[in-house]
Amino acid sequence: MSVAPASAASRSTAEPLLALRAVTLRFGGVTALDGVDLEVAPGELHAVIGPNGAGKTSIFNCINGVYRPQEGELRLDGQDLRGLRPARIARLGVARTFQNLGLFTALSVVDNLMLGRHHLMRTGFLTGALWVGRARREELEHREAVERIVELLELEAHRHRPAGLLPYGLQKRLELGRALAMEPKLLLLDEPVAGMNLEETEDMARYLLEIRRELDLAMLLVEHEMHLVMDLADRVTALDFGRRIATGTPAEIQADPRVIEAYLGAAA
Ligand SMILES: Nc1ncnc2c1ncn2[C@@H]1O[C@H](COP(=O)(O)OP(=O)(O)OP(=O)(O)O)[C@@H](O)[C@H]1O
Repeated sequence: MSVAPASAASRSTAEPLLALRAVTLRFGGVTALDGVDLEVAPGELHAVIGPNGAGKTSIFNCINGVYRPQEGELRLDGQDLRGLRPARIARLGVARTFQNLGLFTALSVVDNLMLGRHHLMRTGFLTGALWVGRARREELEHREAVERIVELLELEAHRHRPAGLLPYGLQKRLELGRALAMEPKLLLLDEPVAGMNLEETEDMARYLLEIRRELDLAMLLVEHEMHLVMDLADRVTALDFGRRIATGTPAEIQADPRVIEAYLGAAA
């Protein structure tokens, strides 16, 4: 893959959209996150890497309110996220994709995308909204927004197919679309290419770049596939045993001795 990241320098100077300061999360005797700092600038694609158990998924779960860290600060656009419920944090503009797919397999591609917009709807979807006035206008607006995602992710030919019948790569793409349908400010991508073959991985990389070009959102990417991370990310944060060991451009991270020792070296 030869895809050029946007200027990391220009992105990293902006006020952070997401800021974690000294976040510590413990499960009994296990310290999953140990004083982690992390900043994501508006429009930045920031990757988090680290060996198994390093704390990557825990960071996601702290950001979206599923886990409550015992110490530290989490802010989105300056707003304190601590103590907020996951649904509230989603409404503030944080969407995520899952390592294991979270689709409604019996519903069509379009209906899965419509469900992604559920929290933006006033009149409700699948609740028998009356086809009059405002409800009808709102439904049409949501359908148009969904069609833009169908186009962006090239899902036109699959629009009416049940999600469960799509090949795996397309299901992952649809899941990305469902998260985009929420119109997030921050998209958390949990291993978007896990289990994909090379062609599907390259497709996903292309769509992530397209999303960054077309939509005004920041992305936090957890991924084991190092080529993807190094090709796409503006900046990378490396974790080991719940500690942040380095943050920098892909080139800086690849050259960092602590990262090589903790992760890249182990994979080589
Ligand atoms: N709900 C939980 N209860 C107890 N321990 C947990 C829980 N969630 C995570 N942990 C522990 O916290 C540490 C960090 O786990 P986490 O899943 O965040 O790592 P990870 O970097 O995402 O790993 P992987 O790459 O394998 O997904 C691990 O030691 C893990 O066992």
